[in-house]
Amino acid sequence: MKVILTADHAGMTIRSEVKNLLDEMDIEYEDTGCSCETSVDYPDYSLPAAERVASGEFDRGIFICGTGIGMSISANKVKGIRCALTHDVYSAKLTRQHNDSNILAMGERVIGPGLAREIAKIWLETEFDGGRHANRIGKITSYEN
Ligand SMILES: O=C(CO)[C@H](O)[C@H](O)[C@H](O)COP(=O)(O)O
Repeated sequence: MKVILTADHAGMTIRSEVKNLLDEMDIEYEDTGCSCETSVDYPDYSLPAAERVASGEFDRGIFICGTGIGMSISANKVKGIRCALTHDVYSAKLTRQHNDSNILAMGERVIGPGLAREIAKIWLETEFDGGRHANRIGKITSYEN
């Protein structure tokens, strides 16, 4: 699995926690987050990274900002992206099983790095269930097209 990780200036702590996790899980990743010496605009990070997931260059993305909302709203504008803003472990599991989410967004002004790590871990480990859920995703894809 190849993962693209990105963050704005408000996502530095969770970003580094997720990097540690990806290293421990031996998952290949690229970090395109900001250098964050100044305040930046999240779409400048989310949109190019989401396009690289949609193109197939990366299998999954993990995007961090203050609330996760800006990252998720913008990522979901890219065709083929199913970005799940997730702040609990149950939803992280279900959004893989039911929604086949290809980007996880989290906000570090909302949750701490320990919970973010658990969310990212289960999200990375959980497979899509397919079946009835594939039909539902097909309806989203048809609408997009
Ligand atoms: O888009 C967001 C809110 O929905 C993100 O949390 C941003 O990180 C946040 O807006 C940045 O806020 P700041 O006041 O410019 O640091």
